[in-house]
Amino acid sequence: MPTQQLTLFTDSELSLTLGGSLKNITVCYQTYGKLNPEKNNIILICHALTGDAEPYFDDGEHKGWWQNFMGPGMALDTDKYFFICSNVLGGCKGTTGPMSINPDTGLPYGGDFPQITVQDIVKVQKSLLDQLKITHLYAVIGGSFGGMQATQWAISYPDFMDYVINLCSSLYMSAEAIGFNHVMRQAIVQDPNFNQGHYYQGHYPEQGLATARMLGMLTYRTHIQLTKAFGRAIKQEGNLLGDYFQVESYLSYQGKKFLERFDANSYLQLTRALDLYDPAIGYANALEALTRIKAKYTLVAVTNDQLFKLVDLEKSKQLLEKAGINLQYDEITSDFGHDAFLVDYEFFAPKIRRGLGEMAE
Ligand SMILES: CC(=O)SCCNC(=O)CCNC(=O)[C@H](O)C(C)(C)COP(=O)(O)OP(=O)(O)OC[C@H]1O[C@@H](n2cnc3c(N)ncnc32)[C@H](O)[C@@H]1OP(=O)(O)O
Ligand SMILES: N[C@@H](CCO)C(=O)O
Repeated sequence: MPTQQLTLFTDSELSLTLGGSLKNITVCYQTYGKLNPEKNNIILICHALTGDAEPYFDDGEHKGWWQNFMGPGMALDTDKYFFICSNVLGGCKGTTGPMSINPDTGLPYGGDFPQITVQDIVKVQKSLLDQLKITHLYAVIGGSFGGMQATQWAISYPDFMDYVINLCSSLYMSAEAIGFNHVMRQAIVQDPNFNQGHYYQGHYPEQGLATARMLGMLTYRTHIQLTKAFGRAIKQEGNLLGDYFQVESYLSYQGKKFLERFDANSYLQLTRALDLYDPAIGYANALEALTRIKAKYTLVAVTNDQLFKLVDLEKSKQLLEKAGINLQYDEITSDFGHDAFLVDYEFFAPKIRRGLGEMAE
């Protein structure tokens, strides 16, 4: 089924956390499953950095990014729940972002798109649900960047949901993770085609974006998974200045493939929104913000996550405990590291089921 679109903030403007505003915001979304007569089976899915509004589809060529986790009888059970997922503000998969036309100029925003935050993304999601007359959610679930959105939902609208599930995401990006994002952003902004983000009429900063994705991939996986997949195997007709080892060939392939589905300006926007995420924004401190949470909150850490490190998840756990919220904290170990929330269904399924108030493991 094709995705759906709604234009929001037509009569008013969305005031952004960091200043500035946006109007006529188009949101791309998709729904799955059936709404029950009581309208109490709705789950909002918040996607990660490069995700989109379609976690669940299979057209024979492409699959949704949570295809392994959703479906009849799966942990995200389409026979039981009604799911809604939208592309984030600032993205490039149908929702307003830097590629969109600025109504004031008639040209793409490009580098003029105002910096958005997780708080702004969540406000747009809430506006979408208001427009769809959804007044309560059974749950909000997300991994990585999506986990930050799920957390912010619980803070901003504490009476709006019963359960929140945050997979592989801490309450703050670490200095190291911000450092990775910085190097990735620098690869893009230093690309000779970047042109301060106004490249849509010319050549795209492809090399910069591909390089960013390559580095990103290394943080999403683990030493063990890369060793098992590639070890030190050499590519046939390898090039010492380029792809010599298979792992290099894999990364180059992933970088190039990424160009088909992502925009460099959105990458800059969304990685910065990750760095900037702070649950304390709008409150006296993080504790005051977290104390607002009423939903049962599940946090799942991957012990060998290279991006959201265990030590940071543990710090988040402590802060959530201090706030006195109803918390379920779990750890799993997966060769896939950070990307485990996209791949390792068998590890995550029981945690998700329990996080949704279903039977214990
Ligand atoms: C929640 C979110 O929003 S996530 C955002 C959504 N994004 C995505 O779904 C894209 C991100 N995808 C991913 O991160 C991964 O695809 C995962 C984690 C979902 C699955 O990972 P894996 O099953 O290990 O496959 P991965 O995508 O890493 O690699 C396979 C590809 O690499 C290629 N490849 C493997 N080895 C090599 C090599 N040595 N040289 C070149 N290419 C190689 C394969 O041919 C395959 O190509 P294809 O994608 O065209 O079929
Ligand atoms: N593979 C994920 C990692 C970030 O969570 C993505 O591309 O969005």
